[in-house]
Amino acid sequence: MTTFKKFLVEANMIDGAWVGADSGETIEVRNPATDEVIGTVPNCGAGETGRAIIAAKNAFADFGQSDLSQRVKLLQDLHDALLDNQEPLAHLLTAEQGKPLFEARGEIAIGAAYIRWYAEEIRRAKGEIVPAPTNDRRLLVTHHPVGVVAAITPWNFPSSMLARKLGPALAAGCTVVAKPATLTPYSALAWAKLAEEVGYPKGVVNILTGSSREIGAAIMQSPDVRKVTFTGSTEVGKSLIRQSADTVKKVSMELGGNAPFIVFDDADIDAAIEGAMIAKYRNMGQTCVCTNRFYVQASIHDEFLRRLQAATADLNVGYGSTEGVQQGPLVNMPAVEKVEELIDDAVSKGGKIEQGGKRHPKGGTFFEPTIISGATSEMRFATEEIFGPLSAIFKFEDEDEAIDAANATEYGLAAYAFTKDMARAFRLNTKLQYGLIGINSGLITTVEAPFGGLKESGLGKEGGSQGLSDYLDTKYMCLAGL
Ligand SMILES: NC(=O)C1=CN([C@@H]2O[C@H](COP(=O)(O)OP(=O)(O)OC[C@H]3O[C@@H](n4cnc5c(N)ncnc54)[C@H](OP(=O)(O)O)[C@@H]3O)[C@@H](O)[C@H]2O)C=CC1
Ligand SMILES: O=C(O)CCCC(=O)O
Repeated sequence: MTTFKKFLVEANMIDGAWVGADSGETIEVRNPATDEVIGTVPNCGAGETGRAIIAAKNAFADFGQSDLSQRVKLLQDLHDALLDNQEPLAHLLTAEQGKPLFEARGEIAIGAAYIRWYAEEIRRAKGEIVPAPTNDRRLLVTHHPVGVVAAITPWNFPSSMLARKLGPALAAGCTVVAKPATLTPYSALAWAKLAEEVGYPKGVVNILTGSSREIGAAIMQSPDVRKVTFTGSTEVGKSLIRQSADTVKKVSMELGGNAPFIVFDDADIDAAIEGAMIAKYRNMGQTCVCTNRFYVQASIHDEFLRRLQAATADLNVGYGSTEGVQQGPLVNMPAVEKVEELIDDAVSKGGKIEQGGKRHPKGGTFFEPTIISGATSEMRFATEEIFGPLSAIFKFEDEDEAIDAANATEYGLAAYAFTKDMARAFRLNTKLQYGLIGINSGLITTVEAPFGGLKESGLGKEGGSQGLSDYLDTKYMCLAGL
């Protein structure tokens, strides 16, 4: 059995030192599958956050000016260290978050891939020499690290969401103060340990656990923090955007979603079912790009429903740490209660439970993968993010109706469609108001592409070349008198 003991770090990293909270207070971290206490982490607040910000500011004086080759080498070493420790890191992730091991391994691998991507991409972060209006001058456009970056990350991808923020920040020469979700702090603290091992200078990577209100407020009030990058709920994201105004920080916001998954009658149904299972049930439905609403064209509705029901019934629910398990527990009891509320609401409005529908016999926060047919726009999940293993099936007649229904939400993160008609695919690209569009695929996240939402799903991109630009300030210099 793989042990993750080496990475179970019960202290915070501030200015190159492993420390506890000033108050000595700690917070228990529990395994959502068993409710057992895995360990504790410091309950830090404003004071420790202020010191972390000063450490990051001081470290930026050198790191922000460091050689590109040094930053690339550190990132390459960090990438290698992640992959060398993929097994213990994956087991740690499953223990604190609950997801099946195969998904946890994938998350460590994609986290490492983001680090490698930015080690490559920073070498191409070119400036410009712009044609000047007169011959006596030259106009230069150059890029520079923004400075101290604060990263606030969620519990659903405790490792890869940090990777998407640390990678471009460290590549650019920024220094970081990170605050992981209280439910899943250990994967982030493991990143601090790896950063220390590969030789990041003190103060470059600081990671704090504790009160989100206190840490969040200290970050947002500090004029020294020049950028905040956040992944989490739309509600908290909006509050951070408001708070950022006082010191005019750059913000990147990766917020909630309400993904439509449209199956047209010309679709390859095998591919649509495979895509549906990934897009709906990955991480037990707890990703911001998970399908919230299935729209199925009337003529294939019954066949799609029958096959989705069979595939859903086959899912292996159990402890994520057991090989072969496909669905772990939900992250906590409020998540279970939310799914129950949405099911009750749908049933009270005429929805039919086709599969599952209740807590799983395993107990705790395990929930049966569920399907509800006869979904309508009056049901809460038409407009609310489910964040759980519940498939809501709507029926539609034609393309325009499907597109209008898909866009009828304030969210705009991911949308999926299955069709063999490539002209339709281009129409969907134009008309769907979403930042990420998967045609004939239920899994589209990749380091090479810009991930991010439209409308109230967020601001900025993570991944792709666009994911680096948010960490760079652009300066223009006019050299005159030539
Ligand atoms: N886009 C996505 O991927 C995610 C979406 N969600 C959505 O949000 C719902 C609620 O999940 P939840 O975990 O409560 O999400 P939150 O938005 O509350 O948490 C995300 C991160 O923000 C931190 N945070 C919370 N409040 C503040 C604050 N006032 N200032 C600064 N940081 C703060 C949290 O810290 P702490 O853990 O200490 O509270 C955590 O690190 C989910 O059911 C889902 O719908 C949730 C997670 C990810
Ligand atoms: O849920 C999120 O916030 C990110 C999803 C990343 C992925 O698709 O792997």
